[in-house]
Amino acid sequence: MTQAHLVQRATGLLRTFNEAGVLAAADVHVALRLAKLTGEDSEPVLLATAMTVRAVRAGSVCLDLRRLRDVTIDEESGVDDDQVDLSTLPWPELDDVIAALRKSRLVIGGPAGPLRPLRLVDTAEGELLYLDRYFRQEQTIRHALDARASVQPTVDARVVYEKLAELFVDPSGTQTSAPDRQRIAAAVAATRWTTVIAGGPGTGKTHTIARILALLVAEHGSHVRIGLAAPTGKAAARLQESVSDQAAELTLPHGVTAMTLHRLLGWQRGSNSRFRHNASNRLPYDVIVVDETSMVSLTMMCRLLEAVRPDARLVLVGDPDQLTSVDAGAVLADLVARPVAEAANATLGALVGSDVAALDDPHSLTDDERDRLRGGVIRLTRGRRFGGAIEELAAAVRGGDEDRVIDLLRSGSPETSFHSPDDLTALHDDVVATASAVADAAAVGDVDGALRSLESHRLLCAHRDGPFGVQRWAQRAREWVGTSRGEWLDPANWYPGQPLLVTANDHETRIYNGDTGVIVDRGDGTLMAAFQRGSEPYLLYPSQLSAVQTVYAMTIHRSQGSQYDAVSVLLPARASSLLTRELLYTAITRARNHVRIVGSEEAVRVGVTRQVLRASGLRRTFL
Ligand SMILES: Nc1ncnc2c1ncn2[C@@H]1O[C@H](COP(=O)(O)OP(=O)(O)OP(=O)(O)O)[C@@H](O)[C@H]1O
Repeated sequence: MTQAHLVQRATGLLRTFNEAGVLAAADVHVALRLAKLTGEDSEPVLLATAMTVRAVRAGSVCLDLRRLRDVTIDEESGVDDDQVDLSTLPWPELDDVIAALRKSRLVIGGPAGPLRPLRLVDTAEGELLYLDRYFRQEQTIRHALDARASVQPTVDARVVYEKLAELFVDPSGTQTSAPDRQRIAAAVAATRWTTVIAGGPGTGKTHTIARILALLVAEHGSHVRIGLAAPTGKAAARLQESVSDQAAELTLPHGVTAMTLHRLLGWQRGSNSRFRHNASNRLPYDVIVVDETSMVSLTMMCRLLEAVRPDARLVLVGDPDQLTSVDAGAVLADLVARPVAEAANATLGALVGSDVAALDDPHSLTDDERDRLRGGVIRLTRGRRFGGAIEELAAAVRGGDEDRVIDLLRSGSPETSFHSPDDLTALHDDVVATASAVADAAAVGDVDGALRSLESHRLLCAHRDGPFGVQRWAQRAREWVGTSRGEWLDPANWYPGQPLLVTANDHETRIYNGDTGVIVDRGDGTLMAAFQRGSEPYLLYPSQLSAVQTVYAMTIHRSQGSQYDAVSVLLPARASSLLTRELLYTAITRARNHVRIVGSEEAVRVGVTRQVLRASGLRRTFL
């Protein structure tokens, strides 16, 4: 533990857990401040308070008290996890913690005033402890969803039935055979105010979104007001492109634009949480579709649900198995797993009953999925992009089957490869070949060629810093490329073929955090930065770029929402707590044709086994 992470004022349990590297200084400070404000001095209560702050910092919405001891050393504490055995810490008994919380001023309020910063909630699976703010946000979401599920829109079943038959056809123009989960998704969106569409990459989520819009336009007319949004600018740009590509074929209204969720809600300068659209100034749309919902935090989902009119359709789309939002919450995964109280919808049965009931097909709904469908949740399962070994590998990772993952990696399939950490030849060759192809195209002004080659291979790292972090590996890859080309590639000066990563949104130049591009020579010595925008490249002068990095490697988090022909995933040697099933799944599903894992078998096994367990109450029934 370094001095910077120690809180000198802390005593008792707070001090012990701070010294052990379980609690960070910030966690202890909040607990001490609340103790001072309320006069609370129970050590178990203050420990639980600090652990709740820690849980939120790690992405949970609340602290699952039954899993109080299920913690690891805080990554930034500087404490070596080999040196501390957390089970030997003086953990208070769970019953004592709960009993102390039940009478704590922090939970029930005190004579000093209305301050009641913690909420203790009983659920069938045990007690949850919340910071009040997150409890209220979660309740807003719960109540809004319940209210929206308690009434159904009026449906013109004949129009919807006919339009479904027209929209869901195979290439020969005949209706697709049952079960067609995409058709079910569209029918759900027509018959409910809230629809959740889950699906892995390439399962046709955007394809389905475009058809849902066409269906609703056919039913309600072209004046239907449509709002398309995604949590990041890059994801919004991709959604926009994909819907625009299908607009003519499906006769969608002109000018449907996708934007970031912040923009949809009316982001206001100087306020991070107050939007122009809110409970007293609702969003003007009849249909709102949110893509990449796995990246939406609890707070943003709360703001969205406050602002959506009760009679507006909301379609939430995303991959619940991917990495979650940076801020607290895993709302999409929670919505997919929520208990369902609703009865079956007769109109839905009339529209797609044969799809729902179909048996003996790999894509038939399971009994559990039929239950979830009553709650408006449908998962798309048919991968249309890659198939084969990559899809099997992704499925094995998602299902936590570590033996199968190792077998698939060692199977010798041309789509997967597995290298020990010191076997870097293939990685080196791919990095150099990609960079050379990009540089050759960029040098002669072949913008399309440079952008296309940029997508042929990407090196992904789990960490930002450290020996397996992106900083070190991006530099190493740049040196490999420089050596092979006989040049010193100086990231401080623009050069043709330089791969770029945008690190902040810039609405004026229309480039967004996470966009990747490349420096090209326009043919006359003028250097331009090129980015892909739909089918057209988008060119800017490098001087217009405010926040970019040279990117020979990127973090898996950054790669979310992008795809490459081949992906190399560099895993940390030692099992780091960052290495999780969601991280591996996200990395693997970035690849179209080939996934290379560079790391030890132990690292892969640990990654497959460890899930990001973000505690929340949305999956539970409160008692
Ligand atoms: N029912 C279908 N019939 C024919 N082609 C389809 C169908 N559904 C999807 N596709 C095609 O499969 C590809 C992947 O679909 P789409 O882009 O909609 O998937 P996605 O789930 O949105 O993927 P991602 O989120 O990974 O971008 C696209 O080329 C799309 O046109």
